[in-house]
Amino acid sequence: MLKLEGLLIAQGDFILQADFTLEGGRRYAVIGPSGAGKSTLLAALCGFVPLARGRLLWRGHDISAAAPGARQMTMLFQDNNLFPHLSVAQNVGLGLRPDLRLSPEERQRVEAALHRVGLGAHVEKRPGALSGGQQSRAALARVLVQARPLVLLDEPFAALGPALRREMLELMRELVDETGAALVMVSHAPEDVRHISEEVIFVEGGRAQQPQPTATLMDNPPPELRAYLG
Ligand SMILES: Nc1ncnc2c1ncn2[C@@H]1O[C@H](COP(=O)(O)OP(=O)(O)OP(=O)(O)O)[C@@H](O)[C@H]1O
Repeated sequence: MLKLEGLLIAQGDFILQADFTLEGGRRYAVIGPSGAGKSTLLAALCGFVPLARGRLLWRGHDISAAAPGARQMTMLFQDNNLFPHLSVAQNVGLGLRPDLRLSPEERQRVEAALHRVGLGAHVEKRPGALSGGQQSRAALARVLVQARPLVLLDEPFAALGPALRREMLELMRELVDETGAALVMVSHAPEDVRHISEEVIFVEGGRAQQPQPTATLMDNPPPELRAYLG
């Protein structure tokens, strides 16, 4: 679905290489030491960091120069990217139309998504009036209304406690299953990686490695991964 063809990504002096394909509907975890380039990889996939070399091919089409909004991807950051001055429903509506001029059908989709994530009673509230877990649910509702075929998560829910984080990841997994989306998730928690991902992309030494089946890799890690996992 998304081919990373001979990618070279540069951030200042830092360089990261990647050369593999992400398949539709699969769940990938991105793991590796701090500063290895996990966030940089996701930023390059969704178009926030330009490529120094190589191409990104989306279902065979070159999207290397496409603007972030024109890519068939949703990116969810650690802070949930909620605007404090907008209601929960408006924040979710932004996922459909940046000018918020929603059609009645689009409004219904927003409401259905908020009900799906358990926020039906909170649609008119501002994000500041929600708990941390509820804010994550609002961000997930936006992922749901966008229903793009690739969802990128950069350490989502890291600010939540372990139990709530697991609950949100579980919900995330249900939502991508429902929409048939592929998931690429940066994580520092090996238990989350085992629980959520089917394949693991290990980032280390300036390279994002070819995805490997999660159980195989985590049960029998190569020395660099063993060193990282501790
Ligand atoms: N805007 C930038 N300009 C220059 N260098 C940058 C920039 N952003 C990141 N870097 C460098 O790129 C490298 C990779 O950073 P990145 O944030 O991708 O790592 P990471 O694996 O996500 O780390 P962490 O697990 O700590 O979040 C680091 O050496 C960092 O200092």
